[in-house]
Amino acid sequence: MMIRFHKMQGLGNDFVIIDRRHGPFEATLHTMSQICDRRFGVGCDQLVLLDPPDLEGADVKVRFFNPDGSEAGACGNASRCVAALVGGAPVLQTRAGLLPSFVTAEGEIGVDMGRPVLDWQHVPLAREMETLELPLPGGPAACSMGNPHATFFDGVERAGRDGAALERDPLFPERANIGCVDILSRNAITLRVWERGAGLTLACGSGACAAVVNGVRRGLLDRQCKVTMDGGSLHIHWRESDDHVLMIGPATHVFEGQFSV
Ligand SMILES: N[C@@H](CCC[C@H](N)C(=O)O)C(=O)O
Repeated sequence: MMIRFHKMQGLGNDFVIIDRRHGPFEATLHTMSQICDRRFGVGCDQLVLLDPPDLEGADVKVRFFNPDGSEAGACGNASRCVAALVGGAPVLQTRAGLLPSFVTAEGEIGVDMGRPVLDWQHVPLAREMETLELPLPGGPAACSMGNPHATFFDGVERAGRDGAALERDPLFPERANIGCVDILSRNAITLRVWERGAGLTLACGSGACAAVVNGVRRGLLDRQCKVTMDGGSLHIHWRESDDHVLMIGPATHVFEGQFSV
């Protein structure tokens, strides 16, 4: 059986997207990991499955899988790619809730990533604590954008150096995405993210949202901030009126193809 897929990328964070609204695709965790593999498969940072929605108000149901087979509740860059692929500014049904998308006058894609979650139980963390400064070297702040993030503000180099160990620190019962920031001004940062289940990527959309939320909570950043990662930049706005985080950036269709199962 041949399975059709789309290869897309947002800031070099790349995805294989399979639209199950057009035909069945049942995959084991092993098959999904193989599709993500850059030598034995198509190659991507996340595999994305699209299904018919089952919630009122949603246009498409989206699920995100890391190369290690784990499922993520949110993926910002893939959300923009799905919005561009489906077209017409769809509302995405994700495990993080309904995420409306929009197109800017400049042709970039925006996604309303919803409200950040700031309490320790729902990040989640292993025990009761203040999420503004965790008891780890570097004292990161934590939040959930539908997936768990810890943000360090002492430089991007930490991501490659300590990311693998920090992802699995016992403080994070569901592991965590590790974002490492250099602050350039109150409206501009550089960010590198060690992604849970994927390792270092060129960009992480939910990580950019988390970095701005945590930077604002620390009093370091304004609510509108340009986040530059190795693959390019996103504009993040943590809107005061309703607490929602808006993420704006590019989404590119690279190619489509098919593989056999
Ligand atoms: N690339 C993503 C995040 C993907 C999921 C993450 N690795 C997790 O397991 O939570 C993004 O752009 O947000």
